[in-house]
Amino acid sequence: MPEKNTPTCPPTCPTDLSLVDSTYPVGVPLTAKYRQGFAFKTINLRLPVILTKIIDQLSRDKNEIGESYGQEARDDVKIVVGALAKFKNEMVTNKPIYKTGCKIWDSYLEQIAQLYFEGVVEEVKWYFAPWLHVECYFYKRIHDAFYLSEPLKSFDPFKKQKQEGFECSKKSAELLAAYISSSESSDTVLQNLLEVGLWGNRCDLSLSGGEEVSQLGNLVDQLQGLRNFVLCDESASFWKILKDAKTTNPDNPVTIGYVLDNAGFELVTDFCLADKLMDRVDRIDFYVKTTPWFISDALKGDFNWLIERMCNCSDFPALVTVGERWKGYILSKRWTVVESEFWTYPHAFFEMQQADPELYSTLAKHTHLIFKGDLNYRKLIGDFSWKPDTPFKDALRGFCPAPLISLRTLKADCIAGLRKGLAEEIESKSPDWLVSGEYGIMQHAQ
Ligand SMILES: O=P(O)(O)OC[C@@]1(O)O[C@H](CO)[C@@H](O)[C@@H]1O
Ligand SMILES: [Mn+2]
Repeated sequence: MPEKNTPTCPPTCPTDLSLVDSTYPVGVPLTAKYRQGFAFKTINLRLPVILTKIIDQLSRDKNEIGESYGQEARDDVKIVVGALAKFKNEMVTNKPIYKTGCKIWDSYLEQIAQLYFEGVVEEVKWYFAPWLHVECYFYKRIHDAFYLSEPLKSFDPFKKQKQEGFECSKKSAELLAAYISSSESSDTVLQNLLEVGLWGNRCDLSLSGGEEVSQLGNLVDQLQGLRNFVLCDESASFWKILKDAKTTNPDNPVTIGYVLDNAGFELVTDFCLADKLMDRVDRIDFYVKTTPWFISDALKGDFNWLIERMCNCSDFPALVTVGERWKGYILSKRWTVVESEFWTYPHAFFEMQQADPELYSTLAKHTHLIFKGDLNYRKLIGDFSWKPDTPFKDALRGFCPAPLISLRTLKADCIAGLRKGLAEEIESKSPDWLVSGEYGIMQHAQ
């Protein structure tokens, strides 16, 4: 890792290859170059821990892996562990971000080199490349290590944690299930569930390095107290669009594109919101990732596992009832799961229209979009150090295939769309407000 150094040219100068002992200046892509930023902490501390845990767990579980995937898989664990250990060394010694042989990634890398490193690909290194790119690349390389082994090609090293995340939050999930089963779809109940969905994003596994995070108590009862922590609530525009949808376009089905984030308890909160939304919409398409991502992100397998698991929770009758109803929505295709590789690309969303025009036009057909979670928010605003009072719409840089709302608890140090002065106010009473997960936003654009 390069020595701490005084910058010799302005901090926005991308070819100034030394770390800086400050946080990001305004108007740059977040990078680990700035030691006081969360990007530095992530690359320096959090990612190596995540990787070490995967390596340890694989070594511990190799017999179990052999039993489930066969002897060849058990033998291949060594190959995967070797690849991961080599990869960890690249990261901690600030080696270049190497090409992967995958066209979309390699050309994105070249683009980064063009934009920030005078075209020199070898200069794009862990601590200087845009954080969003680096952190996505981290999960891509983990996946590539498993891909070396035929029987472990689609192994999900985070599956156990995701499932435990649900198991240890079943009581809270049951209370939510009981709440939606015993209440009308009134405006108040819907608003509560939107907020439940927001706060469901508070505890993801990536932030805790994969440690179990259980949700305690009744989230609905906690909403009143949590309202002081919502820094921006533009949910009224979301409800208005849904209300007007049938009159504006009587011939079109009313549909929601629900871009999911985490599996486990957060997914239960998403399903509870979706359940009550069914009184107002014709169909909900849930967008999921295709490979294990940011530890807790939902894959199609996690989606199906959760509903099936709920239906088997005989000690939790409300979970069984709603689980059965959700199975029905899937069977009747009023709920669908859509997989797309774009969500595991390094691109910010303003680049979607060019990188994946098909996905962009699919999203554009929805009446409304819901983007869940912190990573989706980072991609919405391009993981860029905007002035916090930059209008959300401006920070989207033209990305708005359909009206959209972002439900996000703040776990990374970038934000836009706050009223003037609010960032300073919160900063003075809670210095780690941007990354603690304590605060949330519900921001809307159309
Ligand atoms: O998208 P999510 O699940 O809400 O959060 C993912 C996350 O934990 O990972 C990143 C740091 O590693 C942060 O952007 C964010 O806090
Ligand atoms: Mn996530």
